[in-house]
Amino acid sequence: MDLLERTLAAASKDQRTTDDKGTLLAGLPQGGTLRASPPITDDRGSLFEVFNEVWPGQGGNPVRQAYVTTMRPGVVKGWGLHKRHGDRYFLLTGTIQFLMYDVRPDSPTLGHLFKVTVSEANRQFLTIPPFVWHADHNVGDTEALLLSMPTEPYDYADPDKWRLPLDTPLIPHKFPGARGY
Ligand SMILES: Cc1cn([C@H]2C[C@H](O)[C@@H](COP(=O)(O)OP(=O)(O)O[C@H]3O[C@@H](C)C(=O)[C@@H](O)[C@H]3O)O2)c(=O)[nH]c1=O
Repeated sequence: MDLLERTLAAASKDQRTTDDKGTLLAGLPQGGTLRASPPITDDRGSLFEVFNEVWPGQGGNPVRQAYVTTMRPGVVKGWGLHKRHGDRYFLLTGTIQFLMYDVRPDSPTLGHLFKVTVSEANRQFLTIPPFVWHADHNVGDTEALLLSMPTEPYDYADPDKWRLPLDTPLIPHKFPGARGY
């Protein structure tokens, strides 16, 4: 076998990752949604749609609370899981890789790990269903600002949040050198 055949035999072939409109075809946990929010630009500036309850998968879940979280470069927030609410994220600035690990016994994507990277150059609206472990990793070199609009308002007395350490052996992903919790 010559060098070409030997190297190709060891190579992996890229699979399709976007549709012909450039929309990410990133896999998602069942029930998650990802919607591109391209800039609507005119001579005055741009407009980015953040949320509209008529979008697919949003029916009946109006925004009842919104907050912004920031992540310094290299920081990871997570692993987090919510039982009573889903997360709805819109990236404002920076570059974040969202990791999701589905542990729902009846889900067709049970045991699957998903990674979706979003940046200011390609803003997306992402929804993560309850009972899906997730972590937000700032893979950029600037502070990231993330707008969150959970499907339920924050319960100060009984936060709907469970945590696993970033180095848990229970989730097949490592964050070498990352800081956070
Ligand atoms: C979400 C939230 C938190 N807090 C408080 C709780 C805590 O003292 C501080 C930081 O909260 P958190 O540690 O939950 O913030 P943070 O680690 O940024 O949490 C985020 O992480 C990612 C992975 C997620 O899953 C998100 O849902 C969100 O929980 O802010 C509020 O006062 N109001 C709120 O609405």
